[in-house]
Amino acid sequence: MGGNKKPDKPVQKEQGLERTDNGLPLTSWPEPSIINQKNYYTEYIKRDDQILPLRLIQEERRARLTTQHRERDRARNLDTNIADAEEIDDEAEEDAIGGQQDQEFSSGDDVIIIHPGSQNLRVGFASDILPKTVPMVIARQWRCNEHEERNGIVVPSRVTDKDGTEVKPRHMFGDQFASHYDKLCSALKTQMRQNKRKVLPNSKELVVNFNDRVSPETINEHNDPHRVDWVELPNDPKQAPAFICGEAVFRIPDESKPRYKLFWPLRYGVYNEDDYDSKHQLFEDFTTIIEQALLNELGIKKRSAFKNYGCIFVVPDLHDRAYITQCMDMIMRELNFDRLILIQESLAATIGSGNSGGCYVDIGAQKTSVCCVEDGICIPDSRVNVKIGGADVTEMFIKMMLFDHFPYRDINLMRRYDFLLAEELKHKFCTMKEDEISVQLYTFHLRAPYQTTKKYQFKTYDEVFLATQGLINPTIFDKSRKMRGRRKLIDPSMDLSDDFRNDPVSEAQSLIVTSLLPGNNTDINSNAANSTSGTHAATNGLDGNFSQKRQLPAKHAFNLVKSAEPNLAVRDSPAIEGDGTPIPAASGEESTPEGLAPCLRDDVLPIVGLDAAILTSILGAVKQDEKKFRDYLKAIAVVGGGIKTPGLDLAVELALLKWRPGADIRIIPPSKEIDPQVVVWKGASVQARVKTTNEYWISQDEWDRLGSRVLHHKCMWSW
Ligand SMILES: Nc1ncnc2c1ncn2[C@@H]1O[C@H](COP(=O)(O)OP(=O)(O)OP(=O)(O)O)[C@@H](O)[C@H]1O
Repeated sequence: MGGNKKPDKPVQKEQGLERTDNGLPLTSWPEPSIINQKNYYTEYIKRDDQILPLRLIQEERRARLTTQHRERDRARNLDTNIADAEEIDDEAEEDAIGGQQDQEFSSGDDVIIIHPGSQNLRVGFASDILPKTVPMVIARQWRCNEHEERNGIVVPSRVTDKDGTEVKPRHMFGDQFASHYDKLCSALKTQMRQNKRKVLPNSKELVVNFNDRVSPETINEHNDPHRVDWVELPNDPKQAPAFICGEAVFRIPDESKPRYKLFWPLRYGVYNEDDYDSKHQLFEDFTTIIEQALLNELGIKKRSAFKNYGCIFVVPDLHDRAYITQCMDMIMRELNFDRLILIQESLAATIGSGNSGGCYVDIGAQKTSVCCVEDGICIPDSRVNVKIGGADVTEMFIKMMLFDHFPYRDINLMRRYDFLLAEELKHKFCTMKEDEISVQLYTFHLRAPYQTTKKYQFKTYDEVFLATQGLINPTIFDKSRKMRGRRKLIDPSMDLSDDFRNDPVSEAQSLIVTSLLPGNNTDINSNAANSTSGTHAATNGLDGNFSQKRQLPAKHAFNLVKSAEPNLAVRDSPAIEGDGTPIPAASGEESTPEGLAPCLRDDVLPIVGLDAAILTSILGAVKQDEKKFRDYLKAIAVVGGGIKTPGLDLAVELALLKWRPGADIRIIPPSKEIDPQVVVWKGASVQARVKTTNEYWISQDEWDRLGSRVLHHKCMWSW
């Protein structure tokens, strides 16, 4: 039956697709038309710099082999020790084989990964399973400690009035804070009732009355198994170390003789220019902390041994060029590493979580960065960096507790042991789960130097929840110190040819900054509509299409205003110029310097909630592609210490659903086996062992010859 029927043959060709006689194409893959060789041009493997790294590796290996052969011949000629010559022979052979294998896979023993953060520094060999974490701080002998220098004004702001009378907890942080906090408490009550949760009318009074009455219990030293071994310093101040690094810094008594002051060279993800008087001092501290961590934690014996290692250095996605070049100089010149690779945080996070893409949210101590990654590339216009993080939650939690008559009223986050205590309380008790809000009784131990341990009891109610809500709605966070001293010591990077700022820009970040300008209370869509007029486009400092590009179909609309609370960030936190004069608050769009992308403005503090930051980042990544937008919403990966707050994933999801009701939103935390704080480090360590990484190594030779220009060819992103 049908024996002589011929099989279907392609009978027609149409637009490069072969079709059968029933008109259906054999494949849905479009066939590209053949390239016209006459007009074809590629630079692939034509320029020297593209093959230089490979050539350098080969040259180095050849040189090593030649030396080994020479040594072997010398040993044979001398006829002293045949066994020696044979040994050298074996080594050379192993080297040759190893050399071949090196190109495929590196064990990672000779590569060190460095990931500095505002609060923590992570270092380790690429072959290590986990990094070593040390605080990103150095204690230096100083005339007074950090608490005395700042006069302890951070938290609490006023325990006693000028005339010495005690300030009631309600007035400690001013009337604005009090009324804001009251509003938050009553809004939460309403929300809980709506969600059918049990709300007892007198919970707050219960907490306040209990905390008011509590007095601490004294614990004798021999009854305290967790007593702290405070650092003991020699009686003679001249013999005391000039600096101390690592966990020990928190165990130096605040009132030590000689005094030590803690310096944190990185704050809010950038150099801490506020606490330093010279950039030399700042860079020196940054270098010393890293050097000490490598020597003390990785067991490297001396500084001169760094030259035997390669270094992978993790940098923020949206970075200052000045920061990058300084870091590179430190690695190649000061620490004298053999070679270096830079990797962006979000790319490392992607690799560390075992994915190839998604929207990455890294909630650190002082900054939160968001970036969309696609096929191993961080999309430049999706990079967002907002200055909020876990440290704000800690501070807010303590403020709220003090407001509710926390029994340890003298707590001050500028004091070392109080800072650790506050962190511990936050880690243990703060939550983003609404169903966990109830009156709870907790205890903590206060261990201060030269004092007996005190055991306190205290009660909490909604403070444990409300403090964390600042991550979604950051209006309650204190912004007054965040821009202080910015650009006091380090000038922004300028293009030599046209004298314009050449730091990387991102549409998403620009969108956030623009929405925070005073007088700009427009949402993204109306922004987009306005942007067609020349003025707006010009003041954006980007091409005239900037806003049009980000205009999405109406159903994508979301209003940034709610989270951004325009004006607040600028009004509350005047930037301080080098000489200490506040930079006048920006007065609307006119004040945007001509040609400067909004995201480069140093007088606007980029602060919006996590939901707005994530949506703006995705918006920057997808342009007008609705499908991609939906795809990113399904792949929001969270990393960093801040995500350890219980219930954060669900809270972010709910916040996003308010903008996109009914959307399929998935917040993906890292797998349970890995600490979210080390995902980025882990990703960088995996990258170090991948064969293709070889082409990104910057050698000493290249750094000597080209300096930061080498980044044009040796950077994983467009420099
Ligand atoms: N169990 C926990 N619960 C809540 N927060 C936590 C927990 N563990 C750590 N954190 C918070 O994570 C933050 C530190 O995170 P991380 O180490 O990622 O920051 P970083 O990289 O040093 O800072 P940044 O990213 O701002 O430069 C701190 O604020 C810390 O309080």
